[in-house]
Amino acid sequence: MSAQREMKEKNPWHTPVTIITVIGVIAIVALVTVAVLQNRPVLQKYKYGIVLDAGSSHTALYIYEWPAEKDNNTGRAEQKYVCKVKGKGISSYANTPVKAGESLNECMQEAKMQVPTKRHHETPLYLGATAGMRLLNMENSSASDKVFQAVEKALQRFPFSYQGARILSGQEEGAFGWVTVNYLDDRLKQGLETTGALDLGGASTQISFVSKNYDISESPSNSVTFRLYGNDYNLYTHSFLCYGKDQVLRMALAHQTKSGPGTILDPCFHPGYLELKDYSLLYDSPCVSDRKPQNATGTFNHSGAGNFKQCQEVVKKVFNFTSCKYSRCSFNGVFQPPLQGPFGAFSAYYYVMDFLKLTDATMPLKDVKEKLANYCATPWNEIVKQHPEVPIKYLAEYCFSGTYIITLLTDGYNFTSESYSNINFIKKIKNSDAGWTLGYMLNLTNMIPAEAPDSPPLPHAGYVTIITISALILFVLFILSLRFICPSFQKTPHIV
Ligand SMILES: O=P(O)(O)OP(=O)(O)OP(=O)(O)OC[C@H]1O[C@@H](n2cnc3c(O)ncnc32)[C@H](O)[C@@H]1O
Ligand SMILES: [Ca+2]
Repeated sequence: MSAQREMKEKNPWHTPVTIITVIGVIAIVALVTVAVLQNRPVLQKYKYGIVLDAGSSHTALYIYEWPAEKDNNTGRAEQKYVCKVKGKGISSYANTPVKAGESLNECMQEAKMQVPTKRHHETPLYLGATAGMRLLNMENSSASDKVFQAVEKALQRFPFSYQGARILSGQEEGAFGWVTVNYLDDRLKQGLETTGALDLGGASTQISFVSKNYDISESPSNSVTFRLYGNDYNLYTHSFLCYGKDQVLRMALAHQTKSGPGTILDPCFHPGYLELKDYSLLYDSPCVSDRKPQNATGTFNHSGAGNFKQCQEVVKKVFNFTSCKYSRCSFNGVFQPPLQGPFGAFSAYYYVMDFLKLTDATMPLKDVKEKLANYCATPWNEIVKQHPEVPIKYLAEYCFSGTYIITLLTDGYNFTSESYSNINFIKKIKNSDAGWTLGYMLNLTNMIPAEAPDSPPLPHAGYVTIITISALILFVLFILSLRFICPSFQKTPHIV
């Protein structure tokens, strides 16, 4: 027995130093291995979604991508690519529907190149049409059906997972624009105060915001409720058909030509501007067709006077402020709760205000109006000389469009000199365009959960840091233990 004990005591593997050394080394190797494995760069795989925005003035194709392993709602979808379809919007092909389909081919070919081939068949493809097709559908529903058939046929030829083409309601257009803005700003996931969305298209305009004082029962048709990431939102939204900037221009011109004169002196166009315009083209829209004067045939001279104040008076005539059956209205008898919080204003709000250099949110409303008045008063030949790179059609209309934007925001939506500074004119948020398309795709792919996803207790970086620090502490303790707990370690070991 005593010989056995002696052997055990002499066995170098049974000394405390060896045991501590072995345990320490194993612990450190394990910790470092875990940290390194967790930290190794993983090859990121992406999933894709394609949305075609068939607007009244043009069509754009957007490709979104998001990390494949995170589609359980933790990775953010972002815009990877945008393709502007050449030519006008699909509603302009009412008489030649096949061409509406053909117009999409070039961008669709591009999409084939942009999305990795092995993802093609699982990539959803949506087409949403807005106010141009709403108007065509009102005017001539069989023509609008034919345009959709042609578009559908063209899209189905591509290897993506085609999910349909349809007209969005104004409510959807407004609500999905709001979802996009707040999703990209990470406001939804974090339950932060939301940003309102202002979208100005060619044929309609949308306003969407959360107002805490909003009584949902007052106008149910303006209310959209969402539960996103565990938070409830009661969104006010309204889309004004015919209040996009192209249709409002028609309405303003219709108002000025209602007595059928041969020449109109338009305060919304620059002094010296003169164009011969066609009555039948001007009145070729359900927004104005009922106002066509009997004697309005042939052409009229459209000449500019360049007067901001008078232009505002003309623009105000397109709004009806007289009747409101609710506690408060914007215009045309449409309910609107009190404005609240910051707003993002995109699409034509941005194009126009960016051109006019009026996007600076710190610029007081009074200065914005003054600059606009000076711009409108500038002679047309000077404007053309100053901006040789800008298409003439856009250039001619910036005075009108800027005046419409200011009038819509202040007289229409009731922004004041103070609340005007809450409006940010934006094009993109973190590289993705502001607009309804991303919100539409997120909704149809169920990428925003109603409840907040279970998140790991620590973010990855925090996890790796803690592992590394623990390893270091363990290592230091290990050295100390060798020195203090086992003083023999300080002596040179004698191996006999
Ligand atoms: O929403 P809907 O009403 O269907 O229309 P849309 O989707 O086609 O409308 P956009 O936002 O694309 O454009 C709005 C308007 O701005 C015009 N537009 C586009 N780019 C512009 C630019 O650089 N400068 C001035 N106007 C521009 C365009 O012709 C439209 O009249
Ligand atoms: Ca649009």
